[in-house]
Amino acid sequence: MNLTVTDVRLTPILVADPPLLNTQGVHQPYTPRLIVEVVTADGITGVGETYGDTKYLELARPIAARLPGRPVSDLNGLFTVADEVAVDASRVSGRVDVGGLRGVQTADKLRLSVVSGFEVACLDALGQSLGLPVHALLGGKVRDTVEYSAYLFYKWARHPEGVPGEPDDWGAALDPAGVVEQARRFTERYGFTSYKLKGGVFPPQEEIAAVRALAEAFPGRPLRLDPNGAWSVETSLKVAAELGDVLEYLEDPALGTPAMAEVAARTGVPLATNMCVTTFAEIEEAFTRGAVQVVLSDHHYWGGLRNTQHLAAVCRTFGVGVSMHSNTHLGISLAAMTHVASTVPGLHHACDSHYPWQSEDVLTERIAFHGGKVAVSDAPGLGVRLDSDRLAALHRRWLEDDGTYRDRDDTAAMRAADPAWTAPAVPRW
Ligand SMILES: O=C([O-])C(=O)C[C@H](O)[C@@H](O)C(=O)[O-]
Ligand SMILES: [Mg+2]
Repeated sequence: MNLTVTDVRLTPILVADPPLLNTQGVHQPYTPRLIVEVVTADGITGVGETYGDTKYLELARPIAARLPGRPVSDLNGLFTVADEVAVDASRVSGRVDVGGLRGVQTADKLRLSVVSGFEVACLDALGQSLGLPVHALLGGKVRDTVEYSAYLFYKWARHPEGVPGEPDDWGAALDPAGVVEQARRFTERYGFTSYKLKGGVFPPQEEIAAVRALAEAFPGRPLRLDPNGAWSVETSLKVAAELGDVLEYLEDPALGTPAMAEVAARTGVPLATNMCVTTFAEIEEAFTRGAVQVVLSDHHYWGGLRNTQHLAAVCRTFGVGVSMHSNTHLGISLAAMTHVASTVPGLHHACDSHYPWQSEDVLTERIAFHGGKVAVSDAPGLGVRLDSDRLAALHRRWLEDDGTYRDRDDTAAMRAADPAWTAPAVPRW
């Protein structure tokens, strides 16, 4: 067996995305992703997926160029390689990163996000070479299925007038009845039994009403509300008081560890985050201040599947829960999330996934949810197969784009409907 990397292919693509609303604006009709293929001397190809915006591509290319000649098993070496590549300072804005709403963008976070795509591809190739599933390379699964939650969004029926995009059959959801209808469809189509509503879009009273309507429609089911830090501490506390009896947790009600710590100190409702604990350096302050009770990991920005396991171990040590955050992603990432989630003991909350919103994929077969769960594959590697025609078609869309969609910008997308729109100041309410 020869595990030496002989070739690395990077394919940026644009995938259709419905008009999902968040506090920054609305999703663009197409969103960039990067598909990574790592080929070994034996002709085995491993696949990975990560963010595809220009700043990630700029880093991925020099890292890819350094991989031929190295063994796919050298996962630790990926971090060393990434550290050798300089990050263009102009790419690190010091502002909240809109492609994931995950706190302030730093050079390290950029590097880790790129490494994650290579790490998953290397694990896939290694697993295929050894005849072992990725979960076995991570120490073995402790469950056979991984539960996901329905990720509900306020949503327009279609993208704004004059903006080309792919139609979807979800319809609009702009009030409590629309949100409940969307949740029903999620349940019918995928069997989800827990629900997360992306908030920070409408004044809190309207979002409280939507969560109340969900609680009435789905009594006893776990519910979450995530305004991505759009509320003040006082507003967060008011929402917590009004919804405390039905919420599994409140996700990033206020922005940043100090504000989250203040909210946490004054409510019994657990707080979750994918914004104030987004990298190892942010753990100490947040945990010692009791700012969060659940960390939503995202293997893309934590630097891969093994770093996700490390994060889970730290959370366990501090008695903090762990689950998973999601951004627009395709089946490769869902497979990767499922493998790592299957290895994490004490995963007590259903993971987030945008996958049901993605009508397009690069796999020969879509990954299925049954009863809100994805079965953990025992096939070698990730257990997925790339559809090269689909990949080529989505890459062609990227090549033909004039640059409008190569970098995710929800605020710019909102301006197509409201020319005066700017990213709202925080706290918004
Ligand atoms: O849980 C979260 O904060 C997210 O999923 C962030 C995402 O960017 C989501 O808000 C989105 O895609 O609009
Ligand atoms: Mg969140």
